[in-house]
Amino acid sequence: MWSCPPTVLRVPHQIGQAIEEVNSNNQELLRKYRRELQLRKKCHNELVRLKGNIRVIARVRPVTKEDGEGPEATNAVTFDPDDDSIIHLLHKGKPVSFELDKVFSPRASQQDVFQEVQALITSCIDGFNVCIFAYGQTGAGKTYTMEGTPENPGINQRALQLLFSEVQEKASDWEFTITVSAAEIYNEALRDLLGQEPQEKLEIRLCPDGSGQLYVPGLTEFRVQSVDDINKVFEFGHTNRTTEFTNLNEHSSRSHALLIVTGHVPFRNSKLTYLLQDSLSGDSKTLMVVQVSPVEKNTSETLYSLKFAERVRSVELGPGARRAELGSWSSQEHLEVGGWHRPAGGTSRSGAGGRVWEG
Ligand SMILES: Nc1ncnc2c1ncn2[C@@H]1O[C@H](COP(=O)(O)OP(=O)(O)OP(=O)(O)O)[C@@H](O)[C@H]1O
Repeated sequence: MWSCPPTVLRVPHQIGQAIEEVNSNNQELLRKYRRELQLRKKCHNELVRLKGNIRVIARVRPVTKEDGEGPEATNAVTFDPDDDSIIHLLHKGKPVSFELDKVFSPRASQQDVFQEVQALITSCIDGFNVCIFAYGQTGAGKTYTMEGTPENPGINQRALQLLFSEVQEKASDWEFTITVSAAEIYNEALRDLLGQEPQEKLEIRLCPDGSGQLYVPGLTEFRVQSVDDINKVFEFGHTNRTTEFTNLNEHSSRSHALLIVTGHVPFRNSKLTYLLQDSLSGDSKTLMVVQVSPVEKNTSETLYSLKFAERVRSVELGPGARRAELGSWSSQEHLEVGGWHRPAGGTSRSGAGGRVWEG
């Protein structure tokens, strides 16, 4: 007969204790991990809320022939090689700097600018209302950025192409309809660019469903199935816009063009989205592109635009407050607007159309 030495007898007990300790450490780590995870999620949401609801970027156009020659046409805008959110302006011999979310120099391509916008279009498919607009003095490049040229299209075209390709990818799981409307606000009168009676003035009304959203009764909506369809709609809208006026400069300086795309998923497709429809429709994202002329003779206007852009960007109190800030524009400001949004809920399409104007 033999007996274990006491140290050997203690081993199972020690192993048990060690396992217990490891278990309890694991539990503690798991608890800390979950707490950190919650915190990270909360911080991320907060960051998205503060940073994502309105972003302000600047785009400086190249010097063009129309800028003329001489000291008035010299370049007054410079950039920071180490920080692409800074823009420097030389105004009456005094240097002034501004910080925005991103600054594009005249060398930036349409694709470079669109890359900055791309995530917003995806957000639209995810259920956010999206408003993208260009702001700036006449001739600063708003139309070029939003519409572009047939060879080098701007945000509107690229966004729609992306929208269609994303929708087609999801087509087997989701049912989508996309409709477009185009309107012009000229001298405070709202006109339907796609309607039979483009001269007729339309009204902006509060949606009768009590959602608090705005809409435009009678605004024509075309259901579109491809980018080609959209191009036809654009062309039609453009004709209605430009043939009306002989003095294009006067026209341009008093008019705001709006393209409204509605990215509609019937909520009934999923019980979850049906149940959550209010939450899914309850937020919106906005991108402001402040357009900048680079030349000396425009520096007073440029200074004004950049100051305004910085002010919009600095309001961090949430979407409501930012909208209030945006709402302080005078009607004479120059805008090109593209709005991508989805209707207020359910399967009804009535009520679509208004939120774009809130920005
Ligand atoms: N990034 C750019 N690259 C090349 N050309 C540009 C760029 N931005 C603007 N331009 C050119 O500058 C001129 C003025 O631009 P645009 O018509 O877009 O200005 P706008 O702000 O829409 O003016 P308005 O308010 O009078 O309608 C146009 O000839 C346009 O092609």
